[in-house]
Amino acid sequence: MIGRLNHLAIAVPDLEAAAATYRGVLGAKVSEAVPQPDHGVTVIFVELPNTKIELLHPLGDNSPIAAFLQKNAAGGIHHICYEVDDILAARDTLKAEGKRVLGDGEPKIGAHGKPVLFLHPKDFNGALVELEQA
Ligand SMILES: CC[C@H](C(=O)O)C(=O)SCCNC(=O)CCNC(=O)[C@H](O)C(C)(C)COP(=O)(O)OP(=O)(O)OC[C@H]1O[C@@H](n2cnc3c(N)ncnc32)[C@H](O)[C@@H]1OP(=O)(O)O
Ligand SMILES: [Co+2]
Repeated sequence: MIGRLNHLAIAVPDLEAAAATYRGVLGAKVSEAVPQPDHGVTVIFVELPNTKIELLHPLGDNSPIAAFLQKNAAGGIHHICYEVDDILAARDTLKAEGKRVLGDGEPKIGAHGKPVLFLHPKDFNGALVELEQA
């Protein structure tokens, strides 16, 4: 089912400061900040040779990452995103196996313009998992 690692996401208290660190001392190629109101975050992508780092900051009043940042004031690794060939088939298989799909279970369009879903961290060894349609 799961394929490539699409990205690893880090929730950060200061998006531009985090971007400056990756662009500066770490010498990475870093995107501009892109608001994603449907997801309650603003994102910046750090391009790596073999994957991407997604820097996340809350956007709006009901951000799903607000509580995470309250608990982790300096920031922290937030989720891991795997690619799947068929996100609806993956969802149905996971649900049949008793894994919790977050939200209403319908994929939303993510930062790369592809459908994404999230799986409850408690079902995946404490790691919040995002699936993105390859
Ligand atoms: C533009 C889209 C972009 C993309 O890549 O395309 C994105 O990635 S958008 C990313 C932001 N969106 C989401 O994260 C959506 C899915 N997340 C959620 O629905 C929530 O964050 C949720 C339900 C995972 C947690 O929400 P919240 O923290 O408000 O709930 P609780 O405090 O009740 O937490 C429940 C339980 O889970 C633990 N937890 C929370 N977040 C994480 C995490 N990131 N990794 C691991 N564990 C997490 C939390 O500590 C609670 O555990 P407990 O032992 O009960 O304290
Ligand atoms: Co993501």
